[in-house]
Amino acid sequence: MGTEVTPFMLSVTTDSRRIAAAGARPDSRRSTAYGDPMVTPIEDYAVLGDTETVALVSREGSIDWLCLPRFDSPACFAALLGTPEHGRWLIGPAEPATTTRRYLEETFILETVHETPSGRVRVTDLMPVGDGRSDVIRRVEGLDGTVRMRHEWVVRFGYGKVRPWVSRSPVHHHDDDVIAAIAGPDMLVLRGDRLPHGEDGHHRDEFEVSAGETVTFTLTWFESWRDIPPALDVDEQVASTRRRTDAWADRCTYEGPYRDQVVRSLLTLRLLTDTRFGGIVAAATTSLPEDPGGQRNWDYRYCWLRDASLTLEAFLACGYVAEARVWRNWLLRAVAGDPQDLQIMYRVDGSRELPERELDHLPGYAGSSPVRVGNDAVSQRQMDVLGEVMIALHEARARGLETDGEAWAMQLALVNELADHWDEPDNGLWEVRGPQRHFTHSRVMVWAAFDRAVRAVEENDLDGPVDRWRDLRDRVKAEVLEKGFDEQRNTFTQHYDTSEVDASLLLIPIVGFLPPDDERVLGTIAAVERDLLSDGLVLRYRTQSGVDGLPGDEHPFLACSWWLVSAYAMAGMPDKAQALMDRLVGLLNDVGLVSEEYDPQHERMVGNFPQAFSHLTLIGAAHAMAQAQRTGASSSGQQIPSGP
Ligand SMILES: OC[C@H]1O[C@H](O[C@H]2O[C@H](CO)[C@@H](O)[C@H](O)[C@H]2O)[C@H](O)[C@@H](O)[C@@H]1O
Repeated sequence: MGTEVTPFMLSVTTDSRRIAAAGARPDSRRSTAYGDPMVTPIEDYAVLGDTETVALVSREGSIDWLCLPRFDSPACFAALLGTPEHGRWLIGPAEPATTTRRYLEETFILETVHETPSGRVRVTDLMPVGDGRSDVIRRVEGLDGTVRMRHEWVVRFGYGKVRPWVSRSPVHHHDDDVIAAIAGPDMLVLRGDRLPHGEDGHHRDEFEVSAGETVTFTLTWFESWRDIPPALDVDEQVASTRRRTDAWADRCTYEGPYRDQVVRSLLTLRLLTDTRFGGIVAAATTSLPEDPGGQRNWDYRYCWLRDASLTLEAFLACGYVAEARVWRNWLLRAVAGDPQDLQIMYRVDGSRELPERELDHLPGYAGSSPVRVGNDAVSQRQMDVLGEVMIALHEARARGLETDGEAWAMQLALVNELADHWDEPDNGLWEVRGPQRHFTHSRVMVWAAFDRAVRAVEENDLDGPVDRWRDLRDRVKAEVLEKGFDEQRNTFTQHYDTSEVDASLLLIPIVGFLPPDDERVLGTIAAVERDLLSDGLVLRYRTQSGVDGLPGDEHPFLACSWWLVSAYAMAGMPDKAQALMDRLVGLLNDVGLVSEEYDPQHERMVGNFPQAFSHLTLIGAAHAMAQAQRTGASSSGQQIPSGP
């Protein structure tokens, strides 16, 4: 199937009408090129990765996003957030083609087949695991007839800003013919059977590939003060990359519905995990807009304790226990120090500084500025975070991860710190930039932190002030039931001073705060259906209430829709669970990937991509459905073990 895009433009008029209809404050969105056929839709991207960074490659064959050497390094290809002038690497057909693609079995080796009137070629793209270097391999094979290919290599370091010094086979390198691009600490070397020609900061070429012919290119990043690394043995790298990822996927113990989507989601979470450090990033990109033309463009290339803990739960639920050990060690290093200094997120190596700034030289995806790097949410208070960490570590112990003195000492210190501040307001899991509140979800997760701490002592014979923790657990639960529940509307509320509902309340049965068939849980599901559904998908909350302190609107947040699937399955509503799950897996792109949000009106993915939160909640929803099928719907009132 070829790429087809329906042109449309988002404009202030359209959105004002929509918001006005919802009785909301005026919108501040600007017109963008969101629907311009020249703009690659987010769902047209596939990813390559070496578990230290990720590249986004479009259907037409353009690598439009690549940060080297790490997820949070400046991009050398940033066309995703600008134009081809901000750097990209295109290898695609020079004439109109019909394109299909897939990952080779359970790997991130991407095979793209372009068919033109004159022939068919296959492009194989991958990033093998490096060792002090990062590589991209691109191999073009002729399948039928002859296809004319277009090659364009434009390197711009510093997120599209820095033109490198480019030389052909630098003097100190005699081994083979290469093009080298250098700027400060970074150097890129392009090797290939047929290197493109340089002109005015661009390298371009056209070449023909006939059936049976192969043309291979490799790109290598390394620290510019080192010698140029040797060329790769491409066949060996393809084979070892394939062996490695297939072997990892083979460890998956999940048996149940939607297995293919679960495995691809696990692989995606694995790709977002830095295997050297153990940190897990929330997504591979920055500033893909939640609200094209609005303000909601954020940098997700960092390790949130919340998103990482939930990722870990997804791994554990599918049998990946060793990953929990690696992440626990990362956590120990990241939070080392005074428990008061706990942050809600860190860099992938565990360092703490990630100041937010705007990159004025980049126009943004589809012209949707600002482009931000760094994330000011780092300094927020989010009271849910320790609850998520404690649940993940509890699950890890339950699934066989040995207890470790250092790790328990760290948990003890953090829970004791929480015990001194447990009743403070916060910014909530949605990281609102409006006033701090007593968010009901945060309070539930404070309960979860004390609950798992108590259970660690009771079930694992660990030491701790368990009477104090029990007392606080009971107090916060009583408080939530009194102040976080609206008797009249029969629903839990977003925070203690509102009657608004929030999708995070769907987690109440998932974390075991109340049984899934409790009347108050069922009432909350009904309120979410009433107030938060947008074309059948779930919004985080009604932005019109102004709670988040941000202008503009947003689209359904896919994780919330997957939470609703879990809530349906656990509460004994299998038909609703199935219908929503089918709709949601239908939103995955052709290679099984998904972003943070979905715009139902324009049928487009929005927000950062691929997004861990979306993939991990897909896994949780499939598990909830599988468990409901195995045990029959939960009408016994028993607590279902927490899951992602
Ligand atoms: O909506 C405002 C906030 O949006 C981002 O946060 C969201 O993404 C995080 C990473 O996946 C997730 O942990 C959080 O729950 C989401 O709300 C952004 O990172 C924030 O800076 C922003 O305030």
